Order: sequence, then C-alpha cells, then structure tokens
Amino acid sequence: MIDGAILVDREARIVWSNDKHVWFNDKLMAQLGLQSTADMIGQTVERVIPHSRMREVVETGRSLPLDIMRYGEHTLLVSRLPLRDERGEVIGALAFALKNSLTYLRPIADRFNKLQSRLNRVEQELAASRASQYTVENLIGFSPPMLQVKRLVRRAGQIRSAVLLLGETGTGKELVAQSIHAASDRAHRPFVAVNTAAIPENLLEAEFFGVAPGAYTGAGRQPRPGKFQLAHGGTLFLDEIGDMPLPLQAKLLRALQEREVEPLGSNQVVKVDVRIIAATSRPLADMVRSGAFRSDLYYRLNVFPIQLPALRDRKDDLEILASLFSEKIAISLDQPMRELTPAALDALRQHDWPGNVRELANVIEQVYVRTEGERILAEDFADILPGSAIQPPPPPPDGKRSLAAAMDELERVLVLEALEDSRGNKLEAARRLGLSRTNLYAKLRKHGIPSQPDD
Ligand SMILES: Nc1ncnc2c1ncn2[C@@H]1O[C@H](COP(=O)(O)OP(=O)(O)OP(=O)(O)O)[C@@H](O)[C@H]1O
Repeated sequence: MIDGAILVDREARIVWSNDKHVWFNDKLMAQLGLQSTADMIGQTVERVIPHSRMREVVETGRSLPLDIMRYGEHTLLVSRLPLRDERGEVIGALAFALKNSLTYLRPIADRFNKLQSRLNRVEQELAASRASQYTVENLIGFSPPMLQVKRLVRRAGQIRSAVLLLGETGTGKELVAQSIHAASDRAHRPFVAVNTAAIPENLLEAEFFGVAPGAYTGAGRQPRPGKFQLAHGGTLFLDEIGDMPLPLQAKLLRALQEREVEPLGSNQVVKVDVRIIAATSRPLADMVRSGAFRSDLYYRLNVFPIQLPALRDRKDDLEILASLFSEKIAISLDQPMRELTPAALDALRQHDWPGNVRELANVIEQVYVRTEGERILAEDFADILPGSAIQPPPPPPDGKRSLAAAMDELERVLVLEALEDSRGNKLEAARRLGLSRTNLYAKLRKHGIPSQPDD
C-alpha cells in the first residue's frame, strides 16, 4: 500500500528510503545529481523533499499522524512518527506516504484539492488587490503644475529613494503614490498603504511591525505580519506621516536604516526590503522646527519631495476633471452622462476647493443625486456650493430690461450670496437678509434655487 517510506536520524538526515519512493522520479534525481536512492543516504531531508516536515517531528518529538501534501499532480497522505530509544529520547523519525490512487482516499484528496485551488485563487486575488490600481495615466490634468507632478512621478519610478508627498487633503497623494509604484520595477510586487492617522496609537506598532505568536493575551498562535512584512519586495505607503507619535518615529527610523523590523513580543529581527513613500498634509518642516517630528527621520524621508498643487492653483484642470467625474458617476448610477454648461463651469471656477479633487468629485456626485436634467447647470450647484452659482444677469434681447426684472435678478443674487456667506445654513441666511425663514423659502422657490427642507 505504501508509495513512499523514509527514515531520518535526529539531525533529519536520510538514513533509509524504499526504492520506489513517490518523490524520487528520474528528473528529480538528475536535478539533485543522484544516481540511485542509495545516494540519498546522508542527505538532509529538505534537500530531497524541500517542504518535508520531518525536522519538525525530530525537533518536537511530536508525531504528525495525518498530513496532506501536494506533489505534482498527486496528493499524498503522509504519516510521520518520531522514533525513540529505550530511554524515550528521540533518535529519528519515520514517514509513510500514500498516493491518491487508493480509492478510499479519493473523497479526502478531492476535497483537499478543491480547497487548495480555492486557496490559490484567493491568494491571487489578494495579491492583485495589493498591487497598485492606478498609473500615471490616471493622474488627470494638463495644467503646468500637474505636468510637473507627472514628470516627477515618472522620475520617482526610476529611482529607489524614499519619496515624500506634500499636499492638502484630496490633492491625490495616494493616487500619486500608487502611480510611482506602478512606474517602478516593483510594479508587480505589493503596494501596501497604511494611514497613521486612522490607527489608534496603541495599535500602531503591531500594525507596522507585526506580532510574534503569543506576544500578548489573545495574540494568537500564528505570527501576524505587519505592514512592513506585507510590503516586502514592494512599496509601503505611509500616509499622514505627520501624525506619527514620536516613540514610533524612532522605531520607524531604525527600521528604515537597518532594513529590518522586530515584531512585537519577539526578540528576532526580520529582514525587509521595502520602498517607502510617505505623505502628509501637515507642514512637516515646521513640525521638525518645533520638535514634533524627528529631524533625522524627516531627512531620511525627504529625499525626493513632490509638492501636489491645490485644485485652486490649477483651475485649468477643472473642466477635464469635472467631465471625467460626471462620466464616472453617470456610469456608476446607470444614468446618461450630463455635460456641464459653460455657466456651470464658471460656477466651479469661482469656488476655492478646500477639499480639492475629492471635494469636486463629491460635488458632481451630489448634483446627480439631488437634481435632474440632461445637463449640469450653474443653478444645480446653488445648494451644494452656496454662492458659486451666482451668474451675471443675462442681458435682455434688446439690451434694456425692466426695473422689475433687474430687481428680481438683484434679489436672486443677494439670496445666493447670503447662502454662500452662511455656507448653506438657511436660518443664518434668512437672518442676514432680514427675512423670516418662511419668507426665505418662498424666495428660493420663486428663483428656482434648490433647497433641502432644513439645516
Ligand atoms: N489628478 C487627479 N486625477 C484624477 N483623480 C484625482 C486626482 N487627484 C485626486 N484624484 C481623486 O481624488 C480623490 C482623493 O485623492 P487621494 O485620496 O489620492 O488624495 P490624498 O491627497 O491622499 O487625500 P488625503 O490627504 O485626504 O488622504 C481620489 O478619488 C482620487 O482618485
């Protein structure tokens, strides 16, 4: 019944094997430069069977009575037993392998094979989800500051130094980090992002460097890898680095200098090879001066800084970004795409965009959800971007207009201005205009200004 049997000594060296061991085909023997099974005697077991667990058996003295291993297209059922002398000392181990040709093993082997292929698929999906999703082509904009960013991204892809991304919230720091990774020779290795500001301070160290088995109650028996280990061979994106507490800054610096990390509760270091891209919306240089950020870590990270422009400083890109988001949102909502009228674009240009590109994407989405129509009009932004919809009154066809029309237009502009000044708060806008809230709502209806029931 047995398709393979092997005996090892206490150093896990092969002492004996049956002749027709399932592992030992001609190809393998040729690869190892061995003529016959006799030549295997004295070799360490892993040399012949790379993922053998015999060493574990001789080292722990525990048997592994039932284990399933894959070998080419075969599934083997393996039993491993320690051998002891009269005093109970482990002197070696014995293993038997049964091939899946045995009909009674079929159900187990089939199930194992199914689980194995499912695991492979999930692992592939996980690896793909860790790869970066964006490349420099996804960085939208042709304004001079954006073209300069794209040049720097391509350059950063060619070098291996740390990169520091500086820019306000929503300027695309994460997108740029992914693009640098995708442009680098690590593109097919993991891209792992960690947001320092989003993790409670007491969990940061474990999140970065991992946890050894049994490091603390509840830590589990398996080691938990940290982001450094997960990013091994690839890129680690440290977002909001300015929020990192000082003690952890010291540990991060050490990890970067030594290229090794020490998991929590372990006294062994693990070698890691990661490329660092850090980002912050905080004034890091000022934080160094005030002592809130370590200068040595700052110099280590600030090798290749890239400043991302605020949207207000590249308003030339508003049109292309707005149409892109309009298209994306239409697709996601399964609606026809709405073009932006020139007046709508003017309204967008008047806004200051403190939330940058993220805010623009949100505003366009809100227009889709809160208004209807085939095109996006300036008025559609009235409630969403208070005041930006203020348009110069359209001139009447004959160049003149009635007092009533001019008064109406003035009223409309004043209402929109009050809404802008009060950032959309109707009660406050009504107070500024000296109106009751009910009266303000009447004016909103009269001028077709969209409104929410209350703020
Ligand atoms: N140049 C750009 N082209 C296309 N999309 C962009 C661009 N810049 C930013 N975005 C989009 O804006 C959103 C915010 O970008 P991202 O998360 O990269 O910004 P961030 O600077 O990392 O923000 P935070 O500092 O708040 O984390 C994302 O949906 C991103 O795809």
